[in-house]
Amino acid sequence: MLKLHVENETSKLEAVVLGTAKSNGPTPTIEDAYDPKSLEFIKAGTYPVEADMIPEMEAFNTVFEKYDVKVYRPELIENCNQIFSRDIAFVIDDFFIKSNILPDREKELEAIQYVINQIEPSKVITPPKEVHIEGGDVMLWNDHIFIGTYKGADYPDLITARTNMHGVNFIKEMFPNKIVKEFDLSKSNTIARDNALHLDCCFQPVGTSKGIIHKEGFRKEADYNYLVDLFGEENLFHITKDEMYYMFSNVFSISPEVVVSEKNFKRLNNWLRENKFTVEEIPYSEISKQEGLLRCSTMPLIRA
Ligand SMILES: NC(=[NH2+])NCCC[C@H](N)C(=O)O
Repeated sequence: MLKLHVENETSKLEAVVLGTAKSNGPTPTIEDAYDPKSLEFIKAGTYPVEADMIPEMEAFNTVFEKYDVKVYRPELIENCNQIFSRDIAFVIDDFFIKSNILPDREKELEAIQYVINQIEPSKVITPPKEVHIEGGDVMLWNDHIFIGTYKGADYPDLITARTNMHGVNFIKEMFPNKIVKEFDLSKSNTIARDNALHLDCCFQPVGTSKGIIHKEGFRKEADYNYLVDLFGEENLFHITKDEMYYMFSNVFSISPEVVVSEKNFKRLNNWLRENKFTVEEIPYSEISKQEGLLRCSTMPLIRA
């Protein structure tokens, strides 16, 4: 039996699902794109290819091996993009909660059924239909659960809005002892620099008290201020629109001291090192063209 345990974003990682770029399928058509950054590269004819993405994910896997993390990979579904494991389900405490994900991505869950089979069945939760929620929007911070959502009336028109208020309320009801705080995120179906696809595209904690944040990713200043008050201005590394686009906030913590980051994120990686973090740099710029990065490619199962 797999005994799940995750209460925050940074405690020592012991077991994780890491996606795969194998048999990731042909370049989607413009109509099939479900985020603006992929759309941009499809239009430009430079959408990333499997042969370039596989080594990036293997570099990530090698870092996990170095730190003795148990890694589960999804079973292969032919011609299916299975890179972003984060979104298909998520762990809160010892519960495994299946996401109600975009219909385009539903079959990705079947590929980790062999992992789900190792979890005590009463701990595996399927939310009701009206709940939309994806793991990229759910972030654990000890007594807090942060959730990215979109509150605009045009929610149904935005394929980039993935978590609704039913999702937020579902988590609130399930975890009455946690402080569940939702954040109304900026969305755009067409302009990647204006789109915070998930909460982890504009914010993520690192270490025990710091965080990376893009102010404009939040539709309401009060939501941004909530995080400034909680973490303290001096503990937040502010990123620009371009840096959000490159996905600076989507690095991944293996422990409170060790962060896996993209090798071109010079300004961020310097800040991390100045703040005494060990930075494990890997190449991930091809995968980033699909509007996801390191956090998105992982689903932590056990953190100490
Ligand atoms: N947690 C994340 N930010 N995941 C990114 C997923 C990217 C993927 N192209 C999608 O639109 O679904």
